[in-house]
Amino acid sequence: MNAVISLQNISKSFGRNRALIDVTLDIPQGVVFALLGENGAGKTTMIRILTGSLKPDSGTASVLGLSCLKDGQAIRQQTGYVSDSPAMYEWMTADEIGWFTSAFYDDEFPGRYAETLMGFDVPPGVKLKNMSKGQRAKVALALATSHDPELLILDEPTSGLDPMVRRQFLESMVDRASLGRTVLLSSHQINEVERVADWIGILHQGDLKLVQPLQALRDSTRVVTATLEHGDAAVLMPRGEVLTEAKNGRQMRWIVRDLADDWRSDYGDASGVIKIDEETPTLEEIFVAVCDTNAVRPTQQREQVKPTSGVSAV
Ligand SMILES: Nc1ncnc2c1ncn2[C@@H]1O[C@H](COP(=O)(O)OP(=O)(O)OP(=O)(O)O)[C@@H](O)[C@H]1O
Repeated sequence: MNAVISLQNISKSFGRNRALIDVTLDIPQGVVFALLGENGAGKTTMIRILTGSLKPDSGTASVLGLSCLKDGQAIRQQTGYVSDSPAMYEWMTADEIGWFTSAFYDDEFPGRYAETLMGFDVPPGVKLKNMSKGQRAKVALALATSHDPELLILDEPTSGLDPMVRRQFLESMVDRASLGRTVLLSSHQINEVERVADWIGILHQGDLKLVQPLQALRDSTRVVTATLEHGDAAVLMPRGEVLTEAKNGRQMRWIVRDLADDWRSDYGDASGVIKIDEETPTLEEIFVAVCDTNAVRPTQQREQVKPTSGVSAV
């Protein structure tokens, strides 16, 4: 795999707070990679390490083959980056800041910038301090993309944008990836991300719990629901990696990764189950299951499959 971003055993703490714990990750070229995580999961910390603005406690990180520690300047030149709170010269107009920024890039920057601003419907002559939050976000995005970077890193890129522009913007990320460019975006907007991401990474309390192409994640994760004969019937868990289990009256519901092919054979006439179904979960359901601290752990599973044991509700 040709990795555009590579993290090897990265850890970072702030005092006693472990923001990233032994994170290893390779992101291939030409994909939209969505980094998902709850508030405080470590997304911004990871992005700051990638852009060379924060030093990890241990581990190595590279971007486009350059060391994040030593080559921060070169990385910033070859990537586009929008932070979750972009700092810009407030007294400049959108036009002026574009002109100022173009000095750092190639001759095509001004044309691309003007085109992007026009596409976003941003008034070029208005000072940034007099713009709405959404207009400022659009200027920051235009500045980050107009040198057509190999890699675009976006921390919560669509916050502050209205739904139409969010859609337009996310679709343009797919276009970038189809041209071989790579996009890393962190987001809370799981439903939006699901439409555009090729790869998903889920951070939970500094721990990178899951990294997978979205389609493979969908194919390997199932929701299994079982209707029981009566509410206190003991029932086997589906064979596979059970992420969560929930009980509601006579209905059991599990989210399971790598469900065994012949799992239905466990639910014959004497199983206490009168109906069983399987469906594909949404990305949001998978996210909640992976980040659910009450989730059933795989080591518990075989102990709990004994028909004599009850099943606890989550
Ligand atoms: N400069 C800092 N000093 C002290 N603690 C920090 C610092 N930066 C981050 N942290 C802590 O590290 C943890 C991870 O923070 P981070 O900003 O990376 O999370 P995040 O996933 O980006 O969250 P959010 O979605 O809320 O922006 C949090 O507990 C945060 O309080």
